[in-house]
Amino acid sequence: ANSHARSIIIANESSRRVEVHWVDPVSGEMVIQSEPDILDGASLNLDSYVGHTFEVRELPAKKTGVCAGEEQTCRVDHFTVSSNNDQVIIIKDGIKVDHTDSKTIASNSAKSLLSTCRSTVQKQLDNNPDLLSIPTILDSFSDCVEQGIVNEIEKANEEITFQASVRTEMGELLEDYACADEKLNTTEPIRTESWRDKKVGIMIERPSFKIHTIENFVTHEECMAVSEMAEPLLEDAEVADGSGGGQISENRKAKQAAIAVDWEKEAEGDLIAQLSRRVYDYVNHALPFEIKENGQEELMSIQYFGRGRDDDQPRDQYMPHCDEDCTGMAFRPGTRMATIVMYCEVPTVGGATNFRNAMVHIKPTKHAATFFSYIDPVTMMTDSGFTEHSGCPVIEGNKKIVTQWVRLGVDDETPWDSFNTLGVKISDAENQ
Ligand SMILES: O=C(O)CCC(=O)C(=O)O
Ligand SMILES: [Fe+2]
Repeated sequence: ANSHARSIIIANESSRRVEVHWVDPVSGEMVIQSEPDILDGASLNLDSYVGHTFEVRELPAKKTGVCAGEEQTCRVDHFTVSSNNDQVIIIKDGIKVDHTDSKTIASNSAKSLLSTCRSTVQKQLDNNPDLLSIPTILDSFSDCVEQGIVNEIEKANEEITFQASVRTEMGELLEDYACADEKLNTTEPIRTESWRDKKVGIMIERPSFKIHTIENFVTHEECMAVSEMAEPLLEDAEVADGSGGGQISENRKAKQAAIAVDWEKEAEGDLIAQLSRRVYDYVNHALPFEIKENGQEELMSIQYFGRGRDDDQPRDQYMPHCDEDCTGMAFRPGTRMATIVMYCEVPTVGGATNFRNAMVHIKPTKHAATFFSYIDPVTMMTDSGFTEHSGCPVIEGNKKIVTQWVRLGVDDETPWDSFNTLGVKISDAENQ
């Protein structure tokens, strides 16, 4: 969705018939938006953009042929779409526009809470003018405000929990359709940027998670170098088994091979070291952690084979999962917090990377990468499920990717494999 798009509601409570025009900022020309006219008591939904200005015009009454303004003039007023959410325009008596939105609603509810508390305390004061000292007045005022804020936050959180459960249930239902829809293209980014002359699509950017696509991230030669090293090492991919280890599962049907980076050869231009360096450079571009390669997991070559539409065996795929916990809890040092998936070979049918809870669908393009992170660098809380993703079933053609799972809080002394697949230090787990 365009980040400047805003849906607004225009409600006519003016007791007069009105029309609404968009004012072209360049020519000043008016473009009618309300057809038919908006009668008193009716409303109009308008899909507009931040900064667009509209004119509301009173229309002459059908019977008298005149308007109700002074000397029968037809009154007008204007409004401009702001960047806030939930914008409602109420056309009041006298064709006066009353513009409310998420901010004014919040501010009005704060004002009403304060005035309720003020009169509560005022009543106490009226009843016992001698008993109340300034500290007790302050206390009862702040108790009242605290209770009011707690109620408001609880109400908002309850609503968020409800909305989130609807969203994740919708995501579950949509997963199979999103994967099976051969016409579904990559989601439009909210904006594009560039990084080292490569086009970056910002698909989503929130405090606790980001999803980016980067064109031409990996070269043909780098893919070949990874492929060559992977060939003799390929084995069935595993998933975490829930008790700290790994296991083969129908949830993840693919071959994989861990590719160690020989950092000694970086200076002489080793292709795999060069690729791995680019991975950490991008992570450090997107996140403020100054991640180093020391103690990180190896690159992972993952290969899915398409066996054609008619094959009746389970498809190669990676069912929806998070690469680390995605519960919204505090980040645990040494665990994963970002991933880069690089597409070396792309299938002709199937094999998209689908983020079902974030409404982000990525149809792989050869040599591109998908970056996603699942930590809030300010609060160090983890994503609460938006970065759950799948590698859709591969139907025709093969999909070869290189994945780097990036950890925070590892180094030469505490490398990635000093943690089990529950993110618990193995030395700690053994002592419990
Ligand atoms: O195959 C894909 O598109 C996703 C791969 C994935 O989820 C991973 O490597 O963690
Ligand atoms: Fe993954």
